[in-house]
Amino acid sequence: MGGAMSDVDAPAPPPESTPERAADTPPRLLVVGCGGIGGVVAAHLLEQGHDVTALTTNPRIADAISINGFRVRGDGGPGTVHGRVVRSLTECAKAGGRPFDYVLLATQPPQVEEAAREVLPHLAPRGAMVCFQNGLCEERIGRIAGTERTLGAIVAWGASMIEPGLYERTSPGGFVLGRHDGASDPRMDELSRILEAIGPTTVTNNLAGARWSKLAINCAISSLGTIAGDRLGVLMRHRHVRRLALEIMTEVVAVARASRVRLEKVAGTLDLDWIALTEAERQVAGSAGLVAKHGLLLAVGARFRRMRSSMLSAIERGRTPAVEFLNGEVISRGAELGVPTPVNEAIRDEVLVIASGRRRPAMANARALYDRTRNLTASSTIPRSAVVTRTSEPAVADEGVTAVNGDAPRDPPISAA
Ligand SMILES: NC(=O)C1=CN([C@@H]2O[C@H](COP(=O)(O)OP(=O)(O)OC[C@H]3O[C@@H](n4cnc5c(N)ncnc54)[C@H](OP(=O)(O)O)[C@@H]3O)[C@@H](O)[C@H]2O)C=CC1
Ligand SMILES: CC(C)(CO)C(=O)C(=O)O
Repeated sequence: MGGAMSDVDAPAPPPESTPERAADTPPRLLVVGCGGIGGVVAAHLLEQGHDVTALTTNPRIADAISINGFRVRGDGGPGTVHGRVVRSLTECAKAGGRPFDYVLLATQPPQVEEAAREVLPHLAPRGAMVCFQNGLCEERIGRIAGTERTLGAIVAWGASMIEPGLYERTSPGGFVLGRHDGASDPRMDELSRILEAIGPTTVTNNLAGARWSKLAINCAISSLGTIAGDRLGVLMRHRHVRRLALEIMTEVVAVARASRVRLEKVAGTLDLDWIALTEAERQVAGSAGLVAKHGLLLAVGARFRRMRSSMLSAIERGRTPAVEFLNGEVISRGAELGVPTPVNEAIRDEVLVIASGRRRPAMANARALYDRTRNLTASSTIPRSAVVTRTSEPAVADEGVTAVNGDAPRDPPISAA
């Protein structure tokens, strides 16, 4: 994972003499990867009339889009949109034209560094690579393209590819943009206006805080979705899945705190500091705080019920799962900082068993994992500095979502994943 910077990785800073793109010249956009997220993004941007090229290395997806266009179903989708799709940038280079101002990286995390290296020669000197990946990929892409040519875009919505070129947007939501170094950057304002076509987009100077909150969600939801093989709505109806999710997120929050990250609410609404279990909640069943947290997850499951793990989709296509960039990243950083992460370790191992084909995704896997990890959580102690001791109200925006069964004492409001 990660690795030291090599000569190959050394970023080439833009030469000072390179002219800015003229203000009246529209940006050229490259979408790299036409799976769930890349397909929906490309379709929306094309519909808005942007200059978009879509790159996919998957010939079945390329053929389907060339023939039938990007076909998008679900929340506010643009329907069917036709546009340029290429399998390599060599054909673009031969056709001439300006380099790309924004390269929207929409591959899974295990492929993103290779993809970035391949497209780097086609990035305008003052252009930017944009990371859509869950996990902490800006650090990796910054080593390839340079920190000042790398932007993070947290995707706070879901999408799946049902068949090549056919996309389902599985939830509403938008983006949070930021730079790994926290710097402000006028390109984020331009990019924010462009991405508004897909969903509400905000800019943060605390990308790390927002990334770690989203990482906590993915370590729970994407990994449990892979293990159990079902959509979020079904997952969250099971008390033992919710408990696993809470334990996973608690460990991630502990590692984030030990890393001195100030957690941000995801898309301004979901407060991971509140969700993390207190030491008392971890040890004793049935407290008011614990019940409220179950209620919140029920509400999240109800609102985002169609979300499906992109890691599961990648495994189904025979790809390496992103688990080392999610739970694996937390485990290795936790080990460096002395924060135990036994539940994330068990989850990571189970995802790897499923990816190897030795077990099929099934709800029974989650139940077995819950039984196996109960003793682990009772015996593992998170260092005091990383433990949540307060009990506060959930700071979430009110959209009046109703919990799906009687487990919750009230209906905690929620508006984003
Ligand atoms: N799906 C979701 O709901 C969400 C996803 N994300 C993040 O967005 C990113 C994309 O997710 P998603 O669209 O679901 O992933 P998918 O696996 O559906 O799509 C990724 C696509 O990228 C292709 N690809 C791989 N390498 C390259 C390359 N070098 N050049 C061009 N294309 C390449 C893959 O090809 P092949 O088909 O051959 O594997 C695949 O089609 C992920 O990193 C994920 O973390 C974030 C939030 C939500
Ligand atoms: C949409 C969500 C949260 C679903 O698990 C996701 O981000 C992913 O799987 O990549």
